[in-house]
Amino acid sequence: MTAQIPAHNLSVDQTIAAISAQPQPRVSQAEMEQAVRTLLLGLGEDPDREGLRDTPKRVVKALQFLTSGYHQSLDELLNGAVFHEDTDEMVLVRDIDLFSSCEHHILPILGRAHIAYIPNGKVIGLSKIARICEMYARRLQVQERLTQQIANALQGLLKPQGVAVVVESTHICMVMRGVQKPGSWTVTSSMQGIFAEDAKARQEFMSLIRHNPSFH
Ligand SMILES: Nc1nc2c(ncn2[C@@H]2O[C@H](COP(=O)(O)OP(=O)(O)OP(=O)(O)O)[C@@H](O)[C@H]2O)c(=O)[nH]1
Ligand SMILES: [Zn+2]
Repeated sequence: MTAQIPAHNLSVDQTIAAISAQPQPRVSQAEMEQAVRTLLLGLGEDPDREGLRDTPKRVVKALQFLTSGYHQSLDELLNGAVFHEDTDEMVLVRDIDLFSSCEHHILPILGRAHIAYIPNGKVIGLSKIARICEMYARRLQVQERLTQQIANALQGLLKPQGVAVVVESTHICMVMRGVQKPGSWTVTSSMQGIFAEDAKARQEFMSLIRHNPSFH
């Protein structure tokens, strides 16, 4: 959606429309299950043995859940929870659990997100920040795009003074296969508005997400 029009130039309605665009499935459930059956055969397995008999159905169902973010509507998700509020202090929701799927291997990306904005007359229901994060996580992703999409959505919806998003995660495709580096973390960020322009605002955000909460 950001290819032609920068997110900060989109109206709220345009943002919702862009974010809610739903790709239509072009193949049937049966064809998808058949494809999983073929994969099992290719792996040298017997898809008719008891333990695997329902696996194609389960795999398709699991993948559909893990990509259900394509079919979510931001409008429904928001449920009207954008409120006029006269505050210009930073709002930060940190340590949001994040489970996504890498688009190169369809393997999990596991991590957390820290999302902040500085309002400009409007605030959003706090849970909706985590829901926006989930909506984008439940798609085939690269971490950079996921981070950017979360930031763009908040920017488009609230037109705040600034948005900051940091995603820290581990890619199972780098842990269990390929380069096999358990313990590696990938950190991506998207800084918009005041967070991009003002080092002090950015530093405040960074120090708040580094600080260990005392209620753990
Ligand atoms: N930038 C970026 N790269 C990712 C992400 N998830 C996976 N990748 C990388 O995508 C690349 C795909 O590289 P390829 O050489 O085509 O695939 P591959 O042979 O499976 O690569 P290896 O993982 O190095 O074995 C790998 O370097 C992955 O680590 C992501 O979220 N962002
Ligand atoms: Zn991968």
